[in-house]
Amino acid sequence: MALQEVLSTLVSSTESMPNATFKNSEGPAPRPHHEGSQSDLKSLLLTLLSFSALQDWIKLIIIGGFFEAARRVAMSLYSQLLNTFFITVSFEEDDPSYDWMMVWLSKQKTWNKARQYQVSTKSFGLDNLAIAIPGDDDEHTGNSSRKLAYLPSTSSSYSLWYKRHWITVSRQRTVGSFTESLVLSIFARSHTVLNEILRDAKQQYTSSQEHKISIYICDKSNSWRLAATRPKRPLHSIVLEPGVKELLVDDARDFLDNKSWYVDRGIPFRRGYLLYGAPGSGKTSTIHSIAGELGLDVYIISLSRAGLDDSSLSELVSDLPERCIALMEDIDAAFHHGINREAKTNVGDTNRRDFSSSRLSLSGLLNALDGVGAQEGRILYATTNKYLNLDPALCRPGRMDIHVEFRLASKFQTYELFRRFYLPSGAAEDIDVNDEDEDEDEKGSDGEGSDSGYGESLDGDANDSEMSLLMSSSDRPPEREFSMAALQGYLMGYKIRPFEAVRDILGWLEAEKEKQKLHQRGAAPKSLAQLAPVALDTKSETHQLPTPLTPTSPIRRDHCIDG
Ligand SMILES: Nc1ncnc2c1ncn2[C@@H]1O[C@H](COP(=O)(O)OP(=O)(O)OP(=O)(O)O)[C@@H](O)[C@H]1O
Repeated sequence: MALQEVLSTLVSSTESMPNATFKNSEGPAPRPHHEGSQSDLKSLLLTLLSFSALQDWIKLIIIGGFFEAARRVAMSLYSQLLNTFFITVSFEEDDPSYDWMMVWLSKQKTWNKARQYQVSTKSFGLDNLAIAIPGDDDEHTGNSSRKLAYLPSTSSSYSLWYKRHWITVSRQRTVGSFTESLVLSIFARSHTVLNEILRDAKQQYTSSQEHKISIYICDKSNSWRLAATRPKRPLHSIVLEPGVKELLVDDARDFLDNKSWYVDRGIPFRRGYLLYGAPGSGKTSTIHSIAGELGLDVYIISLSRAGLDDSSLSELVSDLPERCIALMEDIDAAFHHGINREAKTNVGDTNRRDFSSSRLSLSGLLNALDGVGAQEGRILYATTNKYLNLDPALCRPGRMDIHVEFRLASKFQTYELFRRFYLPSGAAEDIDVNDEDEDEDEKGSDGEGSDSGYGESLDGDANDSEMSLLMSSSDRPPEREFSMAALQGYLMGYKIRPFEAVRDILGWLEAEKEKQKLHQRGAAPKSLAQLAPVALDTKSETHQLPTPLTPTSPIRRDHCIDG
């Protein structure tokens, strides 16, 4: 209306304007076009700035301002109202609580009635049975490789009831971000119901995680992301020299239980283990098994990741949770010439190695391990096949407190691997490798009770004593010549044929040695190398390593916990 008034004023004032300027004594003459438009503009401005138009402007501003203020007041009243009666909570996609809530939501009956939802096969870090649509045929059998779940779709908002509280749910994607957040508004005044929901969600999630460990890796934005969950590997399935596993587990457990001891003495509450030695000797498997035993999640720090530099490594390490296992595999791999200050470089900087993809320096790594930003409470495991290439600063106590060498399979390990491979399922876990006498009794009873697995269908009913007899023969693989991984690979071809496995082992040994010779000469044909797992001969490397483990003194302990 006001605008119309202004326009009409404009038109009328233009019409009523004296046109003396354009008249001369000889009567009206045609005005040049540019003169006309100039005067039109001038008159327009005059009209707009005239007192009557100004009044209209003011009216316009006041009315507009009033409506805007009213809108803002209404919005603020609405949000105050929401805040008074609703608790609004959001869960970011990259946070573990988002996974808990998604699993919790997928189990709510509300989704059966929803008219719009998203169907997902994502398991949110759980085993596939953790989320499933009701009536799914494979829900209880576990036959399906993937399960389906109803989840809130991003385009809608939903409402559901939880313990007589009304809840609205929506998934929102932040503009300019790849991640989304889940927003819950709960009609409640106290936080009790929110706490109950969070407890429920976490409990549901962790109970299905009981027999699993979570593996985290870092994503492109340098934050930790759940990559996978794996079933816990029982410690008894790792065959090391007697006492080594137990010492590692006890030391880590002792560390975790004695935070105050460290604090009282001003010692940084961190523990580092360096597992080094032959490839395929069980370093990684041992770490995963210990993580399961201690109930810790594993955070993999890949030092050779493209783009990783000192500051991003330090950021990653400081973002680790307090109780966890940080795993640096092949710690020498980030530096092409090995982590060693003495190694020569072209650029003359002894602290920086050839880093075509990773821009990490040794000092950056050392700072990340025990600098001011380093996380307290974490257990670090580092593995390497090239122990001698490591810089002494990296291996010193405080950074790597315990060093354990993993060697090629000993006779004891070979025997144990064979024995465990062919024992009936379930029997192996009750075996104490240090107590051979007990094994005899346990084997008998457990073997009978076993209801599945290969143990039942062993050819010729191989039992423990028969296996001992077979393995004590001269056919047994020689000491420290083959890795446990190679032996395991061989046995995989004889899953239910222990006698044949023992019978054929001599031939396999010969073939492997032949392959190794070819390999050493650099003439191993590709197809041959791919035929069977190659037993890697690291003799040349291991003979340089420090004194190997013995059953009596398996670990070189540079720092020990007394508390
Ligand atoms: N001591 C062992 N006891 C039982 N299984 C073993 C042992 N060592 C190796 N294995 C088996 O061999 C395979 C490879 O083992 P693993 O990856 O732990 O070796 P690794 O020492 O970490 O090798 P790499 O140095 O090449 O990374 C696994 O499947 C594991 O089950």
